[in-house]
Amino acid sequence: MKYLLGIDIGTSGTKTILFDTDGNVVASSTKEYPLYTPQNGWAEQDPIDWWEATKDTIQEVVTLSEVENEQIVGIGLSGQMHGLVMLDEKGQVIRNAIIWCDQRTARQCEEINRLVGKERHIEIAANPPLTGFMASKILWVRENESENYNRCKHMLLPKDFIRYKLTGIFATEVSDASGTGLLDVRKRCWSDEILEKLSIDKEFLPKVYESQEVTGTVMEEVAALTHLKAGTIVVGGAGDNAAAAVGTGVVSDGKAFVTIGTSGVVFAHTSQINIDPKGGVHTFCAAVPGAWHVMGVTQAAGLSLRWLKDQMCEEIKFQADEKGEDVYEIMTQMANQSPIGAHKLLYLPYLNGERTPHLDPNCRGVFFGISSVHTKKDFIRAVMEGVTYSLKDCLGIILEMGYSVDEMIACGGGGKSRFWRQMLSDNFDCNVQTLTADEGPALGAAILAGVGAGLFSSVEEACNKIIHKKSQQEPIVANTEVYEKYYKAYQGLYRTLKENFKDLAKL
Ligand SMILES: Nc1ncnc2c1ncn2[C@@H]1O[C@H](COP(=O)(O)OP(=O)(O)O)[C@@H](O)[C@H]1O
Ligand SMILES: O=C(CO)[C@@H](O)[C@H](O)COP(=O)(O)O
Repeated sequence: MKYLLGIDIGTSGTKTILFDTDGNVVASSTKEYPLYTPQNGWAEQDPIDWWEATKDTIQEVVTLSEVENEQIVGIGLSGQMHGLVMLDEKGQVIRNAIIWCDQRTARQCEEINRLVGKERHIEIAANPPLTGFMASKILWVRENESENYNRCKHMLLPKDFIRYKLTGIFATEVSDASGTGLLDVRKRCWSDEILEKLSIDKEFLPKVYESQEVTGTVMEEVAALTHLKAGTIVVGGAGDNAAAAVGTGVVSDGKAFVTIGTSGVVFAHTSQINIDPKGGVHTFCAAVPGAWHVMGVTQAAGLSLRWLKDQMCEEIKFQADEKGEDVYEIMTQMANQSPIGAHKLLYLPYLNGERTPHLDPNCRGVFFGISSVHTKKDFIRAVMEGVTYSLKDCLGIILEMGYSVDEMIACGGGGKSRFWRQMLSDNFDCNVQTLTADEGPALGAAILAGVGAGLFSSVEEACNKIIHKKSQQEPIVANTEVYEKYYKAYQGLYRTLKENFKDLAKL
């Protein structure tokens, strides 16, 4: 029997899962770590926390599974995108990683547009320079932490730092590299033109592979730490959403998924490169050779519910711990006791600015319409509805680009919630499905490892064998009609407050 290991370096934690070659979960382990916000709009994590969590979860999974380590024939990596990890000449971490939801680099994005040219940048990188992407973070460190910048010899994305720790190899792959703002997305290689115009030495960056290609093997010293077998192959893997696409079978035209992780994403596969001229949705290389995807991103999707839980639901967390229940399940049950519209309480989920559709690093979260009638149930529901409206914004742009979406697969932590899936279906006005294997990014990474290990002839062949529908929820017309009214009020609220957000940012 052969097995595949999928490792997802998420924002809330690292999930390591051992799968058999039918995509069944043999063993899994998750370890959470903190997200640091040293200033308003800043977001950092310690790459060593990712590595400690990876080591611990691999060891736990290999031990729990009781399989012989030589039966694990491949490892695939998935991870939060865009983060900047800086290593010195000895491979030591220089500073915390500035991660995808950090908003400090708006000025550096303007500088990139000046140096590269706004239209030229989108033509090459298929996206405008965004505060979430790696390129502007590099410029920020160069301008504000010159000592750190001068010590830097390697710049890696989060999952590629874990690859380096596993294999000693500096490598990345096209889907994640697409989110740096330094890749020529059409040609699927680093853009010499952008690097030259930004005066970034290409030597800092790792070699680019396709997602299913073997990039290295597990080192002896790591094998001893993790119970893996030295020499086990590690493939390119994919950014979390491109990996989730493989893990949900969204690998051909006409297929789409929605995920509610820390961030929220609406994602559609495309066999032809297709760029949103306004940059409201991203166009990245897919984890399928010769293909791409378009995706809209809500910065604080699951993060909004996690923030509400952490800051205002201590008693619910205590209750959940007492009863051994999932705190998010209890919060969902409470939301379900509030009506659509949460008694006219609206929430803008812009805790970390917003990418799709506004590309606005200054906007922030808003509860609007608070009255003495409101309870915590209404606040929980308002958060879930606000996140759903933001994902509806993402879908709207993708539909405007000419994609048709009749059904959507739901994944991510929020996708586990039947209540939230129904809210998505009602607002998207389309069927929302779940799959028998619901570990999106980790399964996708494992499938890519299976292709790299020669177990499958292609990603498509693997998905046809492994990915199966489990459930489907259809839109409830009466709900759709009511939500539409609140969605219009939600959209109007941002338009009204846009200038106020700018003024607030200047205080
Ligand atoms: N049962 C649930 N019901 C609703 N939301 C949930 C549930 N479980 C997790 N979540 C949401 O999903 C988020 C984590 O999603 P996940 O995909 O695991 O995160 P990431 O990949 O960003 O690390 C949590 O912050 C929480 O908001
Ligand atoms: O920024 C993006 C995609 O552009 C996010 O998808 C991050 O990659 C974080 O993912 P999660 O931790 O929310 O899964």
